[in-house]
Amino acid sequence: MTASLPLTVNKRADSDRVVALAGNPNVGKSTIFNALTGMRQHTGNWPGKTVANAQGWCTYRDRGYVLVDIPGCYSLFAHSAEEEVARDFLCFDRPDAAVVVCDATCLERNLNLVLQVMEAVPRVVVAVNLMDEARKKGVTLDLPLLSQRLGVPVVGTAARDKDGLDALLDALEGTFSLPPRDQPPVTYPGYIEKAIDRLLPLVEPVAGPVQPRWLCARLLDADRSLRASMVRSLGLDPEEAPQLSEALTALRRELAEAGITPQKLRDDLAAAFVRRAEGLCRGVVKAAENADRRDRLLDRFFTSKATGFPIMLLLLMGIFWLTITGANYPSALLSDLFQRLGVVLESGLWAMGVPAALVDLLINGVYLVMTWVIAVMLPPMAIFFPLFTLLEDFGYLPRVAFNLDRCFHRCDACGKQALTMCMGFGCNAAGVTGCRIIDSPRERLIAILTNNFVPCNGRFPILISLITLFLAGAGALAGLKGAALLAGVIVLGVFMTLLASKALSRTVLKGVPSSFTLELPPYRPPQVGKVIVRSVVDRTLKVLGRAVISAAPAGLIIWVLANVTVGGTTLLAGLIGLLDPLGRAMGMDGVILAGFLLALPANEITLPIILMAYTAGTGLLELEGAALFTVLSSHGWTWTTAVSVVLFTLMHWPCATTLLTVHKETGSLKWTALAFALPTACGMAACFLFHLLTLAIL
Ligand SMILES: Nc1nc2c(ncn2[C@@H]2O[C@H](COP(=O)(O)OP(=O)(O)OP(=O)(O)O)[C@@H](O)[C@H]2O)c(=O)[nH]1
Ligand SMILES: [Mg+2]
Repeated sequence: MTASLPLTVNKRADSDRVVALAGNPNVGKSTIFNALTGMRQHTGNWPGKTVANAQGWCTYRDRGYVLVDIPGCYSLFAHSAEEEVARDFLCFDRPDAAVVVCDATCLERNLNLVLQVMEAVPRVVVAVNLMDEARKKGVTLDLPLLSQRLGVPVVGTAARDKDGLDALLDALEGTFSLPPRDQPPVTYPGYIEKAIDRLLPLVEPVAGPVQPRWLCARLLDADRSLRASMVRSLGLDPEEAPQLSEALTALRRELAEAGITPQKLRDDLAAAFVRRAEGLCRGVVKAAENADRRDRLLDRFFTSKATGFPIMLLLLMGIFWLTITGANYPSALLSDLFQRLGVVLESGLWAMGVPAALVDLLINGVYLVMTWVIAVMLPPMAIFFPLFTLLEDFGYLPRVAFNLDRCFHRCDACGKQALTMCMGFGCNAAGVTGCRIIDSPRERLIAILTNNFVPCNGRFPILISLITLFLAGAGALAGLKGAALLAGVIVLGVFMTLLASKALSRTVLKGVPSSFTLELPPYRPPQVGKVIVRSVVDRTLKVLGRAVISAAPAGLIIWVLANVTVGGTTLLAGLIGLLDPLGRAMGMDGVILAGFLLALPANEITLPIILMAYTAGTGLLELEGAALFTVLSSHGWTWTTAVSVVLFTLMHWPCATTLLTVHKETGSLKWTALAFALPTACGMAACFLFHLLTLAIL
């Protein structure tokens, strides 16, 4: 498993200062980052949203700052890939300063990290964020007292309302006019302090920009990942530097003789921070009693055994119902509009004397497919994404993970997989990257390999179209039936995820599931306006752009395949003929299989390709009204074909982007191949079975 590559910081001017934004997960780092840099890092109400470093720029009082948004972490002792990314950037990549963002509603836990960062970075500013929530919960904080005790500036902020950000920049600027702090933020038990004193003279000459005291303390307990980072940034493996390794060996022997196990050492190192954080908070934090009663009531409703699952299903169906019924009208409107425009365009091209073959290529090969993609995909996405994002912002997704935790655990997988699975609904590539929040390599692999069992937004439009056209029927209840069927498909996807996870942990990825405490973030009223803008701009248009960009060349390829003849048949006909027997055995046909294959670059274009292949040479423009249904049924589609296509859409190989991401995350061709083969095998099996069943019954 590879952590992300070290980030190259791009300064705009030599005098720019590099500032890291550190903090526990879900405290608003990305929100602060976005507000200061004007960028749009994804924020969301769940821990682990950011898994890799991102940088942005801002100017304050004529001074440039490069801000680096690093993944949330609880400590720099680095237990997981994101924590490693965070630690490496803070400790080895020499930022000029760090802003540690804290959650005002649970300051003590956050101070643990503040102290660790203070040990590793010479200039630190503390931003106590979420002050608005603390106020609502009746928590009061004495920030001047905290600042005095810590010896670094402490600023209260409410980043979502852009409150206190100027004061934060002021404080940041201020720290650069003072000499760097040299007082250590914590004192360790005597035996550790003595060991540090002995190591310091050996470490100081080789530490480079790294804080020597921090390095000494970590060396006592260095694991492989830390040593690798030291080799990378300092060119030094402590176990191979002769004097240092001798001193370390001697120290370890002495500690062992004194009965101090590595585990005790580790515990003592960590406990020093916890104790100091406790002391710092005394008198600084005053909490009102019963502050989070509302959240506890909501939690009981959303996560209890009796109501958790039914509510989850109802919400899912509600979202789908709104999406399906809401999208019908604008879809029809758009496709009508595009059709008229196409006629005008085509006659324009004729009038300009463009050759017939080129008109055919432009209109039938490119224009029709692109506008079809837009008309069919835009409306449902413009409804689905904002709704989904609202739930995410409100804090519901972690409750889904909590509900599913037991299911995943029973399959010997990690409960956090429920979260990465939810990310897969947006984009499987993002879901696969998100698996970095899972600490155990075994469980992370399981999550990566099974992520494709939930449909990404590239596949939703196909599912929605086919269910509406072939399976939901007409009439008043069609919308409801469609929503129920779609929810059923999703449930099947989740079920297959669980089944595949179980199969993997019984075979190639054996092991015991690790336990973890899933953090439930507070419920937050979603910011409706921003959610809509974000989900329309970031998600809808991005997906649509990808679809259009990959559909255009696909249209060209299809057109060429359909028009180049070798030995009497077109290339397209040849390919389709080759795939036809397999396609038919799976309840589909050669064209459909060819569509799935050619859509490897982006799932969005499967159905457009199928349409193009069916209509190659005829042109869609002559068709009326429900063109899609007419084309498909005139090529022999019935409801059973639709079911097979739905099954195979849910379960087949991941798109090229996702496969590349799997390869990047696992660094292994073997696992990438399995990520390809696993869903494909399941999909083929499901299609064969369904086809046999229909043969036997119908
Ligand atoms: N009420 C309130 N909400 C905030 C504030 N700052 C951030 N949020 C919300 O808190 C949630 C988490 O914010 P992010 O910026 O994604 O947090 P993060 O620290 O980057 O999280 P990770 O990347 O997961 O570590 C989002 O829903 C934000 O809108 C604030 O000052 N007040
Ligand atoms: Mg973030």
